[in-house]
Amino acid sequence: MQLILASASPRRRELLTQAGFTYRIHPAHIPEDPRPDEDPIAYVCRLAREKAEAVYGQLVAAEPGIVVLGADTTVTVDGEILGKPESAEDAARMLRILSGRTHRVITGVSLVSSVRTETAAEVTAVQFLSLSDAEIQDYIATGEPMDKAGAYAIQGYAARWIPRIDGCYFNVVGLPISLVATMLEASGLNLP
Ligand SMILES: Cc1cn([C@H]2C[C@H](O)[C@@H](COP(=O)(O)OP(=O)(O)OP(=O)(O)O)O2)c(=O)[nH]c1=O
Repeated sequence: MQLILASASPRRRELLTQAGFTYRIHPAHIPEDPRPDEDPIAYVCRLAREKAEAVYGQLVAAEPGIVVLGADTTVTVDGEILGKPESAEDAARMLRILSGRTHRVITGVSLVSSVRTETAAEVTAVQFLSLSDAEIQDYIATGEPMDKAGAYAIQGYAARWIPRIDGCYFNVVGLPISLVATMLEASGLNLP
């Protein structure tokens, strides 16, 4: 059975490789906008499923046996969804919201095959120290926030502001690998 990762994210690729899965990459390109009143868990589950379904639809005629994995990560606080920042100002706005408090990082994952579509979400609580305006500006100048949900990378410089998390670390980086492995094993995919 061939596993396809419907993602352009280098982090997802690294985590799937680290966990011992063999796969091919076929990124999905779908619009990423929350619907009015869509809650964050429903939002990431819908996007993960849409990414996996889009790639499955493109490849299934030639390769009926494929299993496609899609994922989407977002940051949420007070019911607000913080996706990838659109500009440096947007990144600063997000980092000011996260400063000095705990937020949730949610990743939706979806597996699509001829047998079934299965979608689930993992939630991790992340505590942030207070950031000064100067720290926020210096951080944005590194470029690290721009392609990350919530405008930070726990695996990067932002590690210095995160004293504790509650939940799966890999979920914050973009792929809750233990949850994904459980789902993949149920589809018959295991260590090589
Ligand atoms: C919070 C956080 C997010 N991120 C990343 C994970 C995701 O790659 C990104 C959120 O964007 P996503 O839209 O989930 O993923 P993507 O656009 O990078 O890739 P694709 O849609 O092709 O699968 O933010 C980190 O790398 N570190 C962090 O600490």
